[in-house]
Amino acid sequence: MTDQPTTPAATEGIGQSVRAELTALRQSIDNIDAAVVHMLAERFKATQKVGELKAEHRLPPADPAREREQIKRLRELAAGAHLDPVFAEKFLNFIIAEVIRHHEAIAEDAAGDSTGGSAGDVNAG
Ligand SMILES: C=C(O[C@@H]1C=C(C(=O)O)C=C[C@H]1O)C(=O)O
Repeated sequence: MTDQPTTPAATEGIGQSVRAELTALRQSIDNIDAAVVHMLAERFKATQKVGELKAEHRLPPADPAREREQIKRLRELAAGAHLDPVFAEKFLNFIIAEVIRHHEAIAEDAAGDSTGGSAGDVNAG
């Protein structure tokens, strides 16, 4: 490994009490980030099952009416929590777009499986 010049920490040169406060706040941020990851993992487990149900019953991957309801609800929750509703909407749309991508992939897989399959099918079992 070659010796790289080390970048000084952004917090170098601050007083001890400021450093302690920063550390405490960052511990809280770390806990929140962990909770967000766990909550997203649970949400994706549920949406995966929804995708499977939709594929099984030939329902479309996206449900715009449901999305509109959720966006309205999340914007209201955000406003009540002093979180920017525009940000809340962008965040939800970002997640929903990923979910729809998953649902499309599940539907494609299911369609492939139901056409009789071939030697090349990886999911043929
Ligand atoms: C999860 C669903 O599928 C899609 C994804 C949604 C979501 O991530 O919240 C909402 C609506 C659908 O476009 C659903 O229909 O409930």
